[in-house]
Amino acid sequence: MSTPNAPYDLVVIGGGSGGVASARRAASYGAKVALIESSRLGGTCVIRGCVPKKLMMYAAQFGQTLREGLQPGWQVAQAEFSMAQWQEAKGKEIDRLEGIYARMLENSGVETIRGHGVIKSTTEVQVGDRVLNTQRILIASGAAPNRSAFSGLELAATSNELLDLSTLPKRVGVIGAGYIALEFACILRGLGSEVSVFYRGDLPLRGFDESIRDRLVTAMKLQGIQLFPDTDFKSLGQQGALFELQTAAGVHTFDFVLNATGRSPNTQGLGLENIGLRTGPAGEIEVNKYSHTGIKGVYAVGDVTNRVNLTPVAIAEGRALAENEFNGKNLSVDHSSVPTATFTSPPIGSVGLTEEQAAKRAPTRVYETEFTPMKTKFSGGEQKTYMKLLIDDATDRVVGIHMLGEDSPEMIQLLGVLYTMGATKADFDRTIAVHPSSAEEWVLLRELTRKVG
Ligand SMILES: Cc1cc2nc3c(=O)[nH]c(=O)nc-3n(C[C@H](O)[C@H](O)[C@H](O)COP(=O)(O)OP(=O)(O)OC[C@H]3O[C@@H](n4cnc5c(N)ncnc54)[C@H](O)[C@@H]3O)c2cc1C
Ligand SMILES: NC(=O)c1ccc[n+]([C@@H]2O[C@H](COP(=O)([O-])OP(=O)(O)OC[C@H]3O[C@@H](n4cnc5c(N)ncnc54)[C@H](O)[C@@H]3O)[C@@H](O)[C@H]2O)c1
Repeated sequence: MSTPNAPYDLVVIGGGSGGVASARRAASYGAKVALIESSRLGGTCVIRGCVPKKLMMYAAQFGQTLREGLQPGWQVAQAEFSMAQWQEAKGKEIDRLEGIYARMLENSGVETIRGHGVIKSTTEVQVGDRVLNTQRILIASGAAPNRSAFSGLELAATSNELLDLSTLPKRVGVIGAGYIALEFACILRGLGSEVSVFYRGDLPLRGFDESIRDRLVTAMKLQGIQLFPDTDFKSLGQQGALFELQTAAGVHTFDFVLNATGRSPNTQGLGLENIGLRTGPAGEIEVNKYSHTGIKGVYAVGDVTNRVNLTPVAIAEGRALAENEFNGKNLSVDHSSVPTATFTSPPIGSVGLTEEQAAKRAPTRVYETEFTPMKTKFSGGEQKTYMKLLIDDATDRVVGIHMLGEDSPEMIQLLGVLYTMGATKADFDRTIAVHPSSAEEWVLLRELTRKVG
């Protein structure tokens, strides 16, 4: 067990997903651990990311079902959404979760210190007027929204402020077409706002499978979201309460503008210069597969390393580091087999290669299906579900799975297990269907759609 006056075995800077996971795992092996957090425990995911976003998504889905998805027989006289009431409930839930984080750290024996951590040397971290001596430093300081992609963009709200709104804006302009832009565009539309999305490329969600990107465009238009691809941004201005977005094509006026042009690693004011640690091209802390920075005893995990910026990845990186340092393991995280979900409407689930990547790699069989789910059809809806399975022709192994449709985040978690295990198309084919379900389509994909590569 640790002794009170000895140096720390590990000082963690940042109490978000990666930092908390690493600190707790290290302490479980008897390490003396301190965790420094300058804001709220839980970090981006719990306080201003995944969790409040998903709570807002539930509210939006409910609104959408009331408007468009009522099952035959139901009559709903009057339904109203109060953003203020939602905000109050959300605030309580986040407070509750933060409390759980604080207790979990305490119960694990991690010392939590409130304040801004500054690295003074490879063995010293300052917080307030305390200097902590330590054998190892873990930087898990996360990332923050970019604010200056073009002139005036700093006037716009980011996801941080959007999640704290107490009134629903009527006309919303969204800038960007990544995860955050598209999730919030669908959420705000679901709640009842008029939403316009502006982006530079021809399709949203760069990096995703093209069949999904195409169909997401159709789905968003079906909900009444206006899309402005190939936008040449000029500036954002403000006239009283209204925002004016100037693009090469003209001026658009909104009550609220969401800047979703990406996030950058939090490295300012960390004292990296004190240990000669330079950042990479995107401002990230560069690390090897074991999250080592190259400076002895200094490590980094999560968004600050800008590898795959997702909560479960930050957690896995943080835990692997603790296992290696305090439990004699030699673990690293495989960033190529991370399943991911985008909580748009409908949501997306993906794991493995896109069709474009698979075609470049080797001959690939493509199996697709597209259908209107029973529930949607019966309620008079039009939204289709789309599924794609990519199979390496030589080995029969599944190399990519992509879905746009209800429940895809839930399905992709389990499909991710199959992908990680190295399942083959024959494994899918010999699995009996669950009927009636949408998921059964995964094991009923008999006909080859095309061959690529
Ligand atoms: C709107 C939004 C929605 C998201 N939705 C999802 C999702 O659905 N699924 C998913 O997997 N991921 C999602 N993400 C991404 C996910 O939140 C991040 O990948 C994850 O939180 C990264 O964890 P982290 O530990 O690296 O950093 P963070 O969780 O950001 O934690 C870093 C912590 O360090 C603290 N800190 C920074 N500098 C210092 C310092 N010098 N001293 C002390 N403390 C410091 C910060 O206050 C912060 O609490 C979302 C992100 C956003 C913004
Ligand atoms: N469901 C999830 O898992 C989830 C949800 C939200 C966020 N996240 C994580 O958070 C990360 C950050 O999300 P994000 O949406 O902020 O970033 P992103 O990188 O996914 O998207 C940024 C968008 O901004 C655009 N952009 C960048 N620079 C621009 C400029 N100068 N002018 C105009 N447009 C510009 C890009 O083209 C892109 O469309 C994601 O990569 C993801 O890892 C995950």
